[in-house]
Formats: sequence, C-alpha cells, structure tokens
Amino acid sequence: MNQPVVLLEHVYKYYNQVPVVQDLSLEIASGEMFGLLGPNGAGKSTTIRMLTTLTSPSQGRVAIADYDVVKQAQQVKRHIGVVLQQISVDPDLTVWENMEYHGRLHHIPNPERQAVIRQYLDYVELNDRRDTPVRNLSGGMKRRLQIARALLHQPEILFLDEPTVGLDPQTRRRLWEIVRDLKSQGMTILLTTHYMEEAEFLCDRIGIMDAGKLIEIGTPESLRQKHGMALVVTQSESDRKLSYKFFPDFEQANTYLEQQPDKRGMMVRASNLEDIFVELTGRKLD
Ligand SMILES: Nc1ncnc2c1ncn2[C@@H]1O[C@H](COP(=O)(O)OP(=O)(O)OP(=O)(O)O)[C@@H](O)[C@H]1O
Repeated sequence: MNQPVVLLEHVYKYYNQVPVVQDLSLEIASGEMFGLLGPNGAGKSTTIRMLTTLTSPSQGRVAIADYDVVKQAQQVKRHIGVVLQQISVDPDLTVWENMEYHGRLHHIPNPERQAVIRQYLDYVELNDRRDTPVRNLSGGMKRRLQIARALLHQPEILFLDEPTVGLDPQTRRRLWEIVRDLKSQGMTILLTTHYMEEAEFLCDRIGIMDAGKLIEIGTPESLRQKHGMALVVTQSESDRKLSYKFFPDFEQANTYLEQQPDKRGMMVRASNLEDIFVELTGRKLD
C-alpha cells in the first residue's frame, strides 16, 4: 500500500456513554477511492466528522497526512475538502459569493483566488450560473457547487458524505464522472453511500459498517470472491419470502439447483454487494 494518508487506530466515539463507533481501525492510501457502506445509524457520518475535525474521537488515534485531527486540526483542514450530507452552501449568496467566502476563509490571496474560483466553477460547469443565488439552483447544481468549494484550496483528500443522495440518475452519473476524474488526477477520496452500484462503480475498496463496527473490508471483487460469486435465490411457496444461498461459482450453484427435486421459485444469479451486506448483517440497505 502507498503511504496511508487517512488513518484510524482503534477509534471509539461515544454519545452519552453509548458507543456509535467501536474499535475502528482503517488505513486509506494516497490516491485510493474508499467507500464506507452501511445502514442508517451505522456510524459512517460520525466517522467522517471525526476525520474532518468536526467532532473528536473519544478514544484512539485519527490522523490525516500524519497530522493528528485533535492536536493539529488546522493542518488537517488545509489537506482536506469536505462535502457533507446537508447542503452547506449559503442559499442567499450567489454561486460566486459562496466560492469567494470560502476562498477568503482559506486565506487564498487575490488574484489567485479569482482564478481558482473560475477554474473550479468551470470544472463543475457552473460558471454560467456564477451570479445565481444558490437557492435557485437544482439539487445537482448545489452538489456540484459544494464540490467546487471543497476543491478551492486544492486539498489532497476529499470526503464525500452521501454525495448523490436525492439526485436523479442522470445527475448522479454526472457526479460520478467528476469523482472519477478527481481520482484520475490523484485525489484520495473517502465517500459514504447507500447505493451499491455507486460503491461498486467508484470505489477501489469498500468497508461495510454496522452498529459502529467495521465488519468487512476489501475490493468489491474480493468481497464477492470471499462470500461467493453466485447465488441460488429461493422464494418460499408459503410466505413468498426470499432466501439466498451463496456458491463459489455458477457451476456449483447450477449443480445445487439441478439436484433439487422441486425447482419452482428457484433461480441462479450473480451475487452483488447488497447480497453480501444482507448476508453479513441480516439487514437490507435502504
Ligand atoms: N450529536 C449526536 N448526539 C447523539 N447521538 C448522535 C449524534 N450524532 C450521531 N448520533 C448517533 O450516532 C449513531 C451513528 O450515526 P451516524 O450519523 O454516524 O450514522 P450513519 O451511518 O452516518 O447513518 P446515516 O446513513 O443515517 O447518515 C446514530 O445512532 C445516531 O443517532
């Protein structure tokens, strides 16, 4: 692995004595795109909040580019760009004013500031909207503005918390293009998502969180290989419930199917990340 630029070592976070992140250890290499998956309340946002200095870990070490997020928060902030779930751009300011405000916060001097604002608005195709108040932008445009703003101080690591939630499929795909392009430029990216295709399409590695714990980690392909590339799905005659049985490959799944005296309600198909998630947690992603 390249030098890890995101590091969590035995991290715990408690709210009112309740652990919402438990013994989380994770290393993300420079240039890697890592996806954190998990159902609501799994602790993904809390993990991102710790990594981005918005909340402190209760226990354990969290570091970005070797800077401790608690003791060296200012240095950490210089290295990271953050796009949170809630749209955090000011609705009353124009697109340009939002960028300008953020640029000043990061002490980017003029004329460089004007140049990078133009550059990143161009990058997310919002230059023609520069004088539009943010409240009049579509959801996808707001998200693009958030990304442009997060990039303004040229961070090396980008955090995206549910970047495409609530967006229509075309807009989601446009954002995927941007995220992949950033990766191709060498950016390290950690994103959280509920969308399985998003994780499979974008991420080099995936971590599955449940109830505050990292319960699985690997490449999408390695997770499928580990749990089984093929499935026999059976729908019960009586209550219509589906059950899933993993097999290492299609041949073995088909052999199993052929051996069944009653094949009604049974089919073989390729496994996917969602199947693995359900298998691991007994819950469905929503
Ligand atoms: N400030 C807080 N005070 C108390 N409890 C909190 C706080 N923030 C989060 N929690 C709790 O911590 C747990 C983890 O929440 P978190 O938002 O990290 O989960 P998540 O995996 O990001 O879920 P989602 O997909 O819904 O965003 C939840 O039970 C949540 O209610």
